[in-house]
Amino acid sequence: MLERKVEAFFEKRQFSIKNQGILVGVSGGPDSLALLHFLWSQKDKWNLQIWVAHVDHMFRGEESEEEALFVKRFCENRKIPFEMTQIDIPAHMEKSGLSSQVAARECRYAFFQEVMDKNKLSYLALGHHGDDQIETILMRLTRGSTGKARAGIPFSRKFHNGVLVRPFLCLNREEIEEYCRLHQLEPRRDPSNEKDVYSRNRFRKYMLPFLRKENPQVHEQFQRFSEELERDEAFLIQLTEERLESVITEKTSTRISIDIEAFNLMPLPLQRRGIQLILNYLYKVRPASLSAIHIEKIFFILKSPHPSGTLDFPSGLKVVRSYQECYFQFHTHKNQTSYKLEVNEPGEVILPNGDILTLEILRDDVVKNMTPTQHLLYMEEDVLPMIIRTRKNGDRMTIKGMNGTKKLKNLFIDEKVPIHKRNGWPVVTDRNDQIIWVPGLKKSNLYTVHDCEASQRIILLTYISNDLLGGTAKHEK
Ligand SMILES: Nc1ncnc2c1ncn2[C@@H]1O[C@H](COP(=O)(O)OP(=O)(O)OP(=O)(O)O)[C@@H](O)[C@H]1O
Repeated sequence: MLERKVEAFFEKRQFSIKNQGILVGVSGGPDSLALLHFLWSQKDKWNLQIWVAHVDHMFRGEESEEEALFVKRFCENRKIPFEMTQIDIPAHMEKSGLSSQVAARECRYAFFQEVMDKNKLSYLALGHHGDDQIETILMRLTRGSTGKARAGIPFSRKFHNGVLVRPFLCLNREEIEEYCRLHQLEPRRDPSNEKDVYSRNRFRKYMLPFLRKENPQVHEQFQRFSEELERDEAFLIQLTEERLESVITEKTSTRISIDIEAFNLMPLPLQRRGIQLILNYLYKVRPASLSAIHIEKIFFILKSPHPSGTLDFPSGLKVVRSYQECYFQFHTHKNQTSYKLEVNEPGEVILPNGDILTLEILRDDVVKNMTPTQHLLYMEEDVLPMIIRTRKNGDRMTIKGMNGTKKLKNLFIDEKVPIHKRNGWPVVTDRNDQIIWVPGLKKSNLYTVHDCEASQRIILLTYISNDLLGGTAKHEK
């Protein structure tokens, strides 16, 4: 029985929402609708005051409105107070440069806070479940996340002036669907949940069936892993903070210096977390293009016999080693230096401005929707090694869908690229210095994939930047 499972899940964590006012975020999908129904059916037993918030993200026009009406009616029929808002996420994306998922989440959470404040509620319940947990952890491991992020979705955490809780993390998708059938709930289905273009959907479709076959209760193992890792991480971070105090020799909001000898004496797990803490402190918001290879490079200069070394990080952060001191500092003249780098093989290349170009070799059926920061190319003889460089006098390129060639200078003008950004703007060429791509702006005709057979090898280039291209988010849902 689902009720007993959830109750046991709460008890084991000595967590209770009894006698509380709770806001439930309801999209109208199976997970949050089942959660609302479940909490509502427990409301007398647990003495709960329930509120519902729904956000219409305006992604799907009339269908979105219909979803909102559905949730509203569901609440009215049960006399549950309901609040909703319509937020133009596509407009917010355009303004903020955020991906659709991140922009939607940001707006949703802001609305939840507003409703909680207005009604003096201290709990927020969301419908994430055990299969979401598995997908999240596997996606993050695959992507190379570090630290606490690998623990996936927390069961509870501080949220605004209250607590966010996810009562359904102890259940899998099937159990929730079964609950919906049993109580004749008729949730709305979001068709984008089926699309292979989202990496979460691919994990759901291809990984989960296999794992469930190996162990039908696999979500419980992932949940245990998540909670253990979260606790281990919190402990290690605390140790790291304590040790870092004796390693840091200077600290302002834009600069941190460390003593290398003292740093190298810390145990390795604390060294790794120490670097993360320093970067988190300086960046405030972690840039999307900061990756594991940046961190590896820091270790390289800290352990190197050479007494000096400099690294360029996203958003103009410089990491400089000078004898026994290493400092991390922001500098103002970023993105201006010219450079030329060769890209020979699959992997990531860090550019002098801290941005990253990744090259992957795939088959055509994997990636369908290209963003302006991604490019798909035929894997032909002349293409590798590619060059990524800054502009040169006289640069010209063909443009996908146009005849003739165009001066790069005119492209910058037409695309309204500010003058101060032009000298540092990336240009990708083939081995013969023919321009293939100007990330974020235009793709050329050269090597561009139009249609290709399923087994053909192709190259996927992804340009990951924080400021040059107005903040590109690497990962979708
Ligand atoms: N538009 C929305 N309005 C209110 N709450 C939402 C909305 N979208 C998501 N949520 C809340 O966040 C949780 C996680 O959202 P996510 O998008 O990951 O899942 P989902 O596929 O929308 O889940 P569901 O099956 O409930 O629709 C949902 O279960 C729900 O509690």
